Formats: sequence, structure tokens, C-alpha cells
Amino acid sequence: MMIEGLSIWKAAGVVGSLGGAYAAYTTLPVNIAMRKLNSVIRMGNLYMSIQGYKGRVIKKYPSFSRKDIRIYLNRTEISFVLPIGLMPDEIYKKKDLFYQAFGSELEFDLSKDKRRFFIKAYNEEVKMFDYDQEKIAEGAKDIPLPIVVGNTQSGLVVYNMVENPHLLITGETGSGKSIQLRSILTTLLTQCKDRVELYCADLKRTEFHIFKGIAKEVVIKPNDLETLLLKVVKKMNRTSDLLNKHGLAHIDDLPKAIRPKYTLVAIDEFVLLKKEKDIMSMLEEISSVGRALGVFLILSLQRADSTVMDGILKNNLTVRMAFRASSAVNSRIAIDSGEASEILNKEKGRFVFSMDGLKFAQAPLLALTDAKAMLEPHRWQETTAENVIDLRNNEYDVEEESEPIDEEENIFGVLEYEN
Ligand SMILES: Nc1ncnc2c1ncn2[C@@H]1O[C@H](COP(=O)(O)OP(=O)(O)OP(=O)(O)O)[C@@H](O)[C@H]1O
Repeated sequence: MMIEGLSIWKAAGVVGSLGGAYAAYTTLPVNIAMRKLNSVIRMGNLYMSIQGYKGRVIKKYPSFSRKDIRIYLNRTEISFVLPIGLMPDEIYKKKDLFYQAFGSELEFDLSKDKRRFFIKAYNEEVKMFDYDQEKIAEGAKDIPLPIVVGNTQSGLVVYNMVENPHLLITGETGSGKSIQLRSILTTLLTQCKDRVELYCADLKRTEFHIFKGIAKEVVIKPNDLETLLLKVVKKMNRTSDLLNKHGLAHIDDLPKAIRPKYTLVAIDEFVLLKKEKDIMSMLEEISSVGRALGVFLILSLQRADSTVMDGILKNNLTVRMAFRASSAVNSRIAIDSGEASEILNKEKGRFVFSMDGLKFAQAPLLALTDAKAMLEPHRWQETTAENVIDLRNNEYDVEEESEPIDEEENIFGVLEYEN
């Protein structure tokens, strides 16, 4: 599907392995690069003539093999060896042929002995772009639980979280994690609020207030998150009983009339929970059995190392978005590849997307005011009956909400911000 020259790729497949640092192991791009290099050498007459037996002329071409071609996420690296007598200048004279074959972003280099040539051919950059409501609504259409990834070389990517459950977002401070979460959650709440209940924990206390009154709950303290997760686990168990009763295996198999909504738990600044054993064990349970029961997680933090997140939980977060990492080690912790550390500081919102392999992507930039404007029509206008029941189910007295409450003392754990 093409929209203004930008294709929308709706990824629906099952998540593949997270391994494989480079696309170099996929044979197709290597074969293509080899063929291109071969034709540049032939068309450019890049050879050295030598006199052979009985005066025959032998043409000696530059040599290369498969291992001289490396395909990375953002570039292809090629090298070849010149035959003795063929001067590097002959290659430089034919630079335009290389540009035609490999694109306009090329870097040439030569080994000290002037025999091996190195060429780095950079892919076209995925450019920064503003959140475009129409395009994103088009991309999210018909996807049960659409997660907007952003722009890649193949266009705008949107995937279905029901088929690819549990997302981990990592990246150093200021790399673009919160804005990506804002865009993902705003899309879900504006495109499919009728299909999903969103539970948010904003442990940074900066971002999720805009979802108050639309999300089922927004909490800011670990204690309240624990209560919230207990409810989610209870709901998950009820769905499990329902499936057992009907002899079914997946929430989507239930008849529409009795099918519960999907549940999404999104936690920003997950690192603040590392000592919360009960919360961790509930998250682990959700990550292990939530898929079939329609309960999904999005966790965001700077560095997903083993002191913060244990192996079971991390392994169950099968889709990854790795924003800029401060080192190759930190990048590997997130995506088993060092490539997130190659993202430059100025490249805000750029990340490595890991689902069925790795690719660079650029998150849409959704300004806070724009997100608020999009969400406003979906917000409760006043305390509705449904709202009251929700709060009563939480065993709190609704009347108390209107009292001025110090944020630290806020027993609801529900954010109170001015809209
Ligand atoms: N997709 C994007 N496109 C362009 N600029 C962006 C994008 N995402 C983030 N930025 C810029 O980067 C800044 C930091 O982004 P953000 O707050 O999302 O970072 P973060 O990773 O959540 O940082 P922290 O962990 O400190 O909260 C934003 O204020 C914005 O200026």
C-alpha cells in the first residue's frame, strides 16, 4: 500500500529470533552487491593486461569473495584487491560507476600497501517525521491491536501486538523512548479504545497524565502499581476460566458477546521497580501466559540488564525497540547487536527495531499538545456512571477525589493534573 510515496508495512507475522547482528548472513543482499561490483569492474574496464603464452593478452581483474561483502543495518561494506600494476587512480577515475551502482553516500578508502580498496555504501537515512494522524490511522486500520513503530526503509511499519506480544523499549536518557510511548498509546486510545483497556504506570511522573480519563487507570507509585497488577492478574484468571469453560485456547476464539477487551499494561521507567519482588513476579506471570489471554506489556527503561529485569521476563518481551545506547555492550543487552550504539546523539527518535530481524526505524514525533488534542474527544467529560463504578470497584470513595490531596499522600495513586 502506498501513501504519498510512503509504503505502509503491516507486519503480522510471528516474532522470529532476536539473534543475528547483521543482515550479512542473509544471502540475497550479498549476492546483489557481488553482482553489482562485478558489473562495475567489467563496465569500467578495471583490469590489468599482461602478456601471456604465445603473445596472448590476459586480463587481470580486481578480486573479491563473499567474505569481502558485509551488509549492516545502515550500510554495505565492500572490499576488493587490485592486481599488481593496476593503480588506485584507475578506480578513482571510475567513481561515478560506483555511485550509480551503490548510491550517492559512498566512502572510499585504501589499505597502506595500496592494493586493497574499501568502499562503504550508506543506505538512505530514515528521516525524522511528524506524527501524521491520517497516515497512521490508515496504517492501523484493520489491525486488532496496532503498534505504530515508525518509518523504516520499507515505509511506515505498524504491527499487531496480539500476534507479537510484549514490547521492550530501551535507550539512554533523551533518546526518544517517552515520545515513542506517547505515540503508541495515543494511537491505541484513539484508534481502538473499544478493543483495549490501558493500564499505565508513570513512575517518572512526567508523561502519562495525558491519558488520565481515557486509560482505565494511571498510577505513579509502585504500591499502586501492585494493586493495579493484582486486578489485571485477576482479570487474566477470569479470562482463563472463560476459555476453559468453552474449551477454547485464545481470547480471539471467544464469541464477541462475551469476549473481554484486550488489556495493555504500559510502564515507563521500569528500573524503579527493580526491588519490587511481588510486582516482578506478576509481570513475569503476565509475560508468560498473557498472550493467549489478551493481556500485553510494554516496558520502557534505559538499560535492561539482569540487575533490573530477570531472564524470564526479558525473554518474553519478544519485540524490542532499542533507542540510542551509550555503548555497544548496552545495545547488545537490548537487541543482541551493537548497532543501537551507532545511533548519533542528534538522531532523536531513531532506534533499532527487532522483530523478525533488525532494522533501523524513526519514531514519529508527536508533540504533547497534539497528543492532548487527539485524546480530548475520547476523554470522560465528567464523572460518568462507569467511572464511579470503576473507582468503587477499587474500594475507594469517589467523593474523596475532589479533596485537594498532596501528590505524595494521594491514596488513589491516580495522577491529578490540570488538563
Ligand atoms: N521521534 C522523534 N523525532 C524527533 N525528535 C524527537 C523524537 N523523539 C524524541 N525527540 C526529541 O528528544 C527529546 C527527548 O525525548 P524523550 O523525552 O522521549 O527521551 P527519553 O528517552 O524518554 O528520555 P528520558 O529517559 O530521560 O525520559 C524530546 O524532547 C524531543 O526533542
